[in-house]
Amino acid sequence: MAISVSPVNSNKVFALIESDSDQDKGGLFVSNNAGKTWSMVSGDNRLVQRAWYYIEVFTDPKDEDIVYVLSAPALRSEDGGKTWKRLTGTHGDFHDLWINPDNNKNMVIANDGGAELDEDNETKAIIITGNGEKAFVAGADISEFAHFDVSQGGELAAKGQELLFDFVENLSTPVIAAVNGFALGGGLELAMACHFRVAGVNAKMGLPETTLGLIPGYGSCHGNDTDRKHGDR
Ligand SMILES: C[C@H](O)CC(=O)SCCNC(=O)CCNC(=O)[C@H](O)C(C)(C)COP(=O)(O)OP(=O)(O)OC[C@H]1O[C@@H](n2cnc3c(N)ncnc32)[C@H](O)[C@@H]1OP(=O)(O)O
Repeated sequence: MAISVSPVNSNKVFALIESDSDQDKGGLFVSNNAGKTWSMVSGDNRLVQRAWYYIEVFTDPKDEDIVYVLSAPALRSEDGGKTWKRLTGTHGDFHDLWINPDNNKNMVIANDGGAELDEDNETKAIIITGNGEKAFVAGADISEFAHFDVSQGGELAAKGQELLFDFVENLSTPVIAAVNGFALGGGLELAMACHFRVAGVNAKMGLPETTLGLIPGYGSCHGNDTDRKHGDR
């Protein structure tokens, strides 16, 4: 069983209850009078499908009709538990959820692949493209690091990988690279870090830094590139 009291309306209590699997009477129940009387609001089997392992219910800090259930999938209801949408994520088996009490679009959800931070669950996809028709991204400005020594170069590569490329790759919101022109060096690697790539007819991709004796630094020469081929168009 899992219980959650709405922070918006303390008379509203949700209870997620497993039942004897033969009778299939489990599901989500709600009380609007602080537990005096209860009614079933959903018998959707997804809500209690892994009850033998764990089930969690969370009420939204700003809206008493938004409810989350974690029971292998992560599910979200905006109508008090009547209907449910599945949340996407970097891995299955969602185990815990923290919702920012001051901003219900800011949450951290933990699944078997780790934790991820979603700023806005209204954003369904992110498209990265270049301004104009010449370049998607022409790559790093060599002049910015031509004078770096080995350790500075190594630090730039490590920081850049973490702050941008890993961040994009691990976003649970799908990121689409709309390649409209040159995608060179770090620009091509940014497209590769996205979940999907759509190349325009004028798309030109390459790693020209190799002509400067530079090893491409952001993932094009390492990492599981086969994963990135998924969804190319
Ligand atoms: C970390 C990564 O693994 C490593 C990297 O990303 S290394 C960098 C890889 N990228 C490159 O080598 C691309 C270098 N640029 C080019 O080859 C050519 O500029 C291009 C093919 C993109 C376009 O050529 P072209 O149409 O002739 O325009 P061009 O006059 O060269 O450049 C237009 C403007 O963009 C700028 N620009 C081009 N590429 C740039 C880059 N990578 N960084 C900063 N500015 C760049 C030029 O300096 C020029 O600026 P200006 O108008 O102020 O003079």
